[in-house]
Amino acid sequence: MLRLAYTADPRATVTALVLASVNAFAVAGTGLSVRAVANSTGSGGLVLAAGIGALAYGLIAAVGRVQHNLQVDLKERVDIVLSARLFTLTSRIPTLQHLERTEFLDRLRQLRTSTETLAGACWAAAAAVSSLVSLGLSVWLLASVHPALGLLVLLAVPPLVFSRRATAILGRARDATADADRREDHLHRLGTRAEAAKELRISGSDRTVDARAGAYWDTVTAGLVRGQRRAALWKAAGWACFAVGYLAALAFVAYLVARGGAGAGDLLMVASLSGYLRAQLQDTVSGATELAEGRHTMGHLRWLERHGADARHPGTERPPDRLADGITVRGVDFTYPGTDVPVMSGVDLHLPAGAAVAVVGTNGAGKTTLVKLLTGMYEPTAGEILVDGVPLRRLDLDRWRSRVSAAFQDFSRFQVRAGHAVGIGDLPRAHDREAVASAIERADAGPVIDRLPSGVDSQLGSVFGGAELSHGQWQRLALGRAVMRRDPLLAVLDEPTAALDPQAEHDLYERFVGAGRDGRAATGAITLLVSHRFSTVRMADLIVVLSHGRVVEHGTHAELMALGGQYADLYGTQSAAYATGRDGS
Ligand SMILES: Nc1ncnc2c1ncn2[C@@H]1O[C@H](COP(=O)(O)OP(=O)(O)OP(=O)(O)O)[C@@H](O)[C@H]1O
Repeated sequence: MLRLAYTADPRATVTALVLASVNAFAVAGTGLSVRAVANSTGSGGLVLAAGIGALAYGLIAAVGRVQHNLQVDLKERVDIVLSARLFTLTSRIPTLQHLERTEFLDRLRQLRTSTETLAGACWAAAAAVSSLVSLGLSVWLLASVHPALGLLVLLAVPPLVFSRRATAILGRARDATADADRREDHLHRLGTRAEAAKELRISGSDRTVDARAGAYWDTVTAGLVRGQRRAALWKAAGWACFAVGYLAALAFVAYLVARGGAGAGDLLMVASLSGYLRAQLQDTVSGATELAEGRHTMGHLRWLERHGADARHPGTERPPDRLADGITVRGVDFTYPGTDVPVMSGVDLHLPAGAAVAVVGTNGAGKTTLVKLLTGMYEPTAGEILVDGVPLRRLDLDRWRSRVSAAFQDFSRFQVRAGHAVGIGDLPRAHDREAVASAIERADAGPVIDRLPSGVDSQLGSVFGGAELSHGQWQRLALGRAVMRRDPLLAVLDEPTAALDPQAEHDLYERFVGAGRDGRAATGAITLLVSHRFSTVRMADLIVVLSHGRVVEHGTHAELMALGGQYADLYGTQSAAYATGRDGS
């Protein structure tokens, strides 16, 4: 943590540490000066003692202020460094587990909300070390009055031990309420987002959502308050031990003074050190507490680092420049991590180089999961995926992904300038206006751009005061993004046209599948379509029918129709419905 602070601002870190040491010695100076003033016999000694005292008090006041301001500033900087690190760590993990699994999400949320604690922990630790040094000096002075007073240091034990216990209780309370906290946050966002608000209003469920969010909030606060109460009791017990012990020590010194075993200066020094001793102990204890909280959060950060390292893709090989054979899915089983229901079982599939392959199947059949496996978002539980005979595991995943383009049904709405919203589909060429214009044309997104006030330079999205688009218009831009890459080996279209009208979808696929044929023949690229519209699907070279995570049929449209199986049934039902709709009968 200190290293983080040093990275954020080396000069301020060193200064803060030096000031913390100065502070430690100044406190001992005050105690010494009080005793020297009380015991001094000559005016020279008195002036010197008073001078040392004034200097020590002045240092404590001034250094404390500067130290505090420096630490607040450093805390903010470290907070920023930590947030950036968190973002980097999260985004570098090649798989999606940490963004889709509940227990991972809980940890990530805790981390995101606790970076400030972590940033503060290192200063709390520095303050604790400085207080410990100061405490040591104070105890040494006390022991000089009577050796038994040295035992006062033991008074630090109950507050320290009990406050550790209190921190553990609070940590457990936070972990136990993390799930409810995330749910509350989710419901709260639902209620405040325009997309969800429409459905909530119509269904009249907004009040229910609000009530549920409230109930989760109550659960979270009740859990935390319970934890805080118990923690406060432990802390109070620790300080009560300290107070009793210190009063006993003062009484003991008063007894020594009465018996002539100590001077009045000693009593004054013990009394004057008592305030500091309490403050030093408090700093040590709260430093230790913050450090313990920091450790708890650090545990989550370490977990994220470990998870990132474990999830690191081992492959280093370059993907081929062009596909000669294609992609083979061999005996693939897949179960989402953290679940026990297999989503893919024994899938064997060959996607020939240069082919347009359509994947169909009912909802939940495993189509998107197949896409996730092919794009390396997850690794198969068993079996392997081969790219021209080389296992995907052996390929450098970043390089493989740079040869993949994809448009998904749950596309993102990037609230940036329109040209960038398309350009980031191929980051190195994001500012290449010609490339962006060509992608816009290929995705047939020209009409969307034409309606914007400044064309490709228009800001999108209401968050930044830009133009708001319809769902279908956002989808057009997402498609534009997906066609930015010049030479993908795998181009995935996972139902990216659900918001387009059937004719528009048909034209678009025609362009990708039909017109893309020559390009595919040259590079061996595979176009993978996922669609529920069979009129679109039939133009593919190969159609794969998935059902409950298994390939149940595959072949061309003609072959599958001749087979008279699931595909023929579904195709028949859809064509009949379409014909009925057109006839109006
Ligand atoms: N992140 C996830 N964690 C656990 N299970 C998941 C996850 N994503 C999908 N599933 C499960 O995997 C199965 C296949 O889902 P998938 O999204 O691949 O289906 P699909 O064929 O694409 O469906 P649709 O046509 O509705 O898009 C479903 O039963 C789903 O519940």
